[in-house]
Amino acid sequence: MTVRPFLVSSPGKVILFGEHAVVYGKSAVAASIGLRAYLLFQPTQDHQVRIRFPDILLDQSFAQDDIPLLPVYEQHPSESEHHFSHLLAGFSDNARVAILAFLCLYSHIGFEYEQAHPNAPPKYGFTIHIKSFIPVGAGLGSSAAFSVCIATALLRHFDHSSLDNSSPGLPASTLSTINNWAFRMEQVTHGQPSGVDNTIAVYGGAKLYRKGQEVENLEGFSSMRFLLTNTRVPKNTKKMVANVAQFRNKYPAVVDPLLEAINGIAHSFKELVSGNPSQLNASLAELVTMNQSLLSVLGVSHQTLDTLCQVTSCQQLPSKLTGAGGGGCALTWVPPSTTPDTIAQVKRDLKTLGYITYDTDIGGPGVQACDISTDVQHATSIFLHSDSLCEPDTELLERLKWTSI
Ligand SMILES: Nc1ncnc2c1ncn2[C@@H]1O[C@H](COP(=O)(O)OP(=O)(O)O)[C@@H](O)[C@H]1O
Ligand SMILES: C[C@@](O)(CCOP(=O)(O)O)CC(=O)O
Ligand SMILES: [Mg+2]
Repeated sequence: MTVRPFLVSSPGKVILFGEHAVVYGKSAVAASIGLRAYLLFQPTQDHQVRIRFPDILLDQSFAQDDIPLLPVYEQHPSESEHHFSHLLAGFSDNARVAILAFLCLYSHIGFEYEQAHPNAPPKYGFTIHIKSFIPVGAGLGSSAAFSVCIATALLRHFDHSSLDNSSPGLPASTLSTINNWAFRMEQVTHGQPSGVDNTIAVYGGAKLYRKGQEVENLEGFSSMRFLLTNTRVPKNTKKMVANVAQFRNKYPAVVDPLLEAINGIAHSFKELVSGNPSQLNASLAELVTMNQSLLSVLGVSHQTLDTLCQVTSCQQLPSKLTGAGGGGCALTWVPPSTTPDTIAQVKRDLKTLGYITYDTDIGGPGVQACDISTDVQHATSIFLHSDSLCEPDTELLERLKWTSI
């Protein structure tokens, strides 16, 4: 069977309430954002696996036979890292983590395929090219969108039945399979992820998320307006999550009540968002400010984030960090009564500080696919742009026919 080229896209996310606490089984309020990652899968006639990740300046090929196919027999992927060490030598940290996450998934999904099809001839190679509009390492879930794109592409590559379909998508039940594999990749990137980022990157929308529980949709949340601001201070989620874990081990009697208080904020929001909008508008600024203070006590804020909160609060717009903190992004709630002049002033103030602001919709679709067999030239041209590290052409992307999976 000829494998056709295809595209996959997955959104970044914003956490309104509950980052870090969600790692410890508390609830978080999160939604997809309009910034997305895009993956182009191109089959090749050789037996090379090529990954092109221009956002992290990586273009690397592996001979298929050099990648061991292994079952998932350990609790945590870090225990299987040694199987791939021969393929990771000489790479910088960012590239190393991205390659390892990719290889782990290739290895396990490839293993399952081989078990299910013992007599199948070896698969041909491919190039996976990823370009993302989500700033990398800024708290907007770039790692989760990256993981969801790769999990979807590898499942499609290895799963014959889904390729039999004329529709570009995978069967609906596949969403949870994609989510589970993406979580595995997030474990490589983050150490101890809660699963909120990959869940939003797969399903999209605006949700209340709690580990191990059914996610709840929060309809009213999608219509709210937020400004996202990147302080441009690089941060590392794995490090920030590990710092909180250390702090909690040292002061459980202090840290656990903080996490519980954050949980209380997420639940207060859930009650408010399904009730009277004027009550929500009266309380939301307080909830945002309280959550920021609690995160600051947890040690995950940063001077640039504190400055940002002060600058926006001068215009009566409350802000908090979003994602792992220690740098990266903050969100600012823009109440419906805010004048365009105020918004423009805040954006100017933030720009003066060297920050980048994004005005983006929230609650859009999760993972999507697009069959490009009829328009390969068109779709690949998007990625040729990104070869030279220019932004992909959004107009071209929008003209493609995307289907939710
Ligand atoms: N577009 C991308 N291309 C390659 N790797 C990516 C991309 N986006 C994310 N990653 C991977 O995710 C890591 C950043 O993840 P993380 O620290 O969790 O930050 P974020 O808040 O953006 O999710 C990168 O070091 C890299 O391994
Ligand atoms: C800090 C945390 O709550 C969110 C991390 O998000 P990001 O990787 O900074 O986009 C960790 C998690 O939920 O896995
Ligand atoms: Mg991440």
